Amino acid sequence: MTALLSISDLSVRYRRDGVEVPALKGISLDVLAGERLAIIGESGSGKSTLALAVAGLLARGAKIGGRVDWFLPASAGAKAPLSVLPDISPSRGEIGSSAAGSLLATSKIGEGGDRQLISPLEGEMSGRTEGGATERLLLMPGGNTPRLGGDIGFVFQDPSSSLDPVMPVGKQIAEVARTHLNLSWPQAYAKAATLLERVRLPDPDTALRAYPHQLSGGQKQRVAVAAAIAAGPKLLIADEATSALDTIVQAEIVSLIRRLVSEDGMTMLFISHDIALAATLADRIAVLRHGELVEFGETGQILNAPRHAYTRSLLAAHLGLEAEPLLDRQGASA
Ligand SMILES: Nc1ncnc2c1ncn2[C@@H]1O[C@H](COP(=O)(O)OP(=O)(O)OP(=O)(O)O)[C@@H](O)[C@H]1O
Ligand code: NI
Repeated sequence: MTALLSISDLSVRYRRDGVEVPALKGISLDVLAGERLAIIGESGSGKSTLALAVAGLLARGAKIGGRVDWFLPASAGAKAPLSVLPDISPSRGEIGSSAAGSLLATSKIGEGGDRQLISPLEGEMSGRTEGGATERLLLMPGGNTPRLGGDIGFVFQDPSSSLDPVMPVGKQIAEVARTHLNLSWPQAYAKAATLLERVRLPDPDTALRAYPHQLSGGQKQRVAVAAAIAAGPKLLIADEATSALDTIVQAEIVSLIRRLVSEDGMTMLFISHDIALAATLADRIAVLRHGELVEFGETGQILNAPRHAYTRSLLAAHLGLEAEPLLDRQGASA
């Protein structure tokens, strides 16, 4: 498999109370086109920082070193200089909804003529508020650099914070399709209805007109997934997308994501603190600890022959809780 994106020596430091906090330290890894890659590690290990860096959503003020190179086909990428993403703010205040990000987006034609370089060192992102919803604007200098919402779909932990409470969910999904696929409103609504069917919402036609508060947590997360994939992204990033849900709903959403990723041939970045859950979905697992990549390998190798003591301790902690063999947990049907 070829790489969809390549992360080289990526370092991120946040500034807090005048002190710099290192969140990622020299991470290098390739994300292969079509693979499902899990990023795991305990709270504070830098998982979300890695996901946000890939998506160009890091908080303004974060100091970034290294680079992220994308290898998008020439037909993909931004046609317009701005890409608009409906509010999908992280849920725990890591980046406030009005916070702007800082991202470097430069575009460079490489050897193959289709190499895209996104170097996270300059560039600009801004947020704006409209009727309670925040939109993130990702400024791209042109060329076929990845577009958040278009080339990258992002699902956060808390669906309530990612959906606009005062807009029917059908409109929120349609908006993504309209913006990124240049559809008319009727076409975009038709697409939204199809997506609500694909994420198995009961009675999709009624659900189109529903407001988020009329849906359960699991149903809201299905809507958030529908919005994330509405423009047919190459990469779907799910950052603890099932952590706020109870175990049964969690298994259903994991199965849903697995099915959609496979049906649409998407590449997946699955962020989780739960190695067992990650193992049910991932082809490969990257283990982060204190901002460092301590282990990276095929899921089978990580589970059966972990090389790093920290990975072994994560597995032991899981096995201490439940005696089920990890690889048998393939989850409920979606
Ligand atoms: N916006 C921010 N400003 C300052 N420090 C931050 C910010 N976001 C994250 N950090 C710090 O960076 C480190 C990595 O955080 P990050 O959110 O990436 O970890 P995580 O692995 O996603 O954790 P969790 O499992 O709790 O979501 C932590 O020390 C965290 O406190
Ligand atoms: Ni996180």
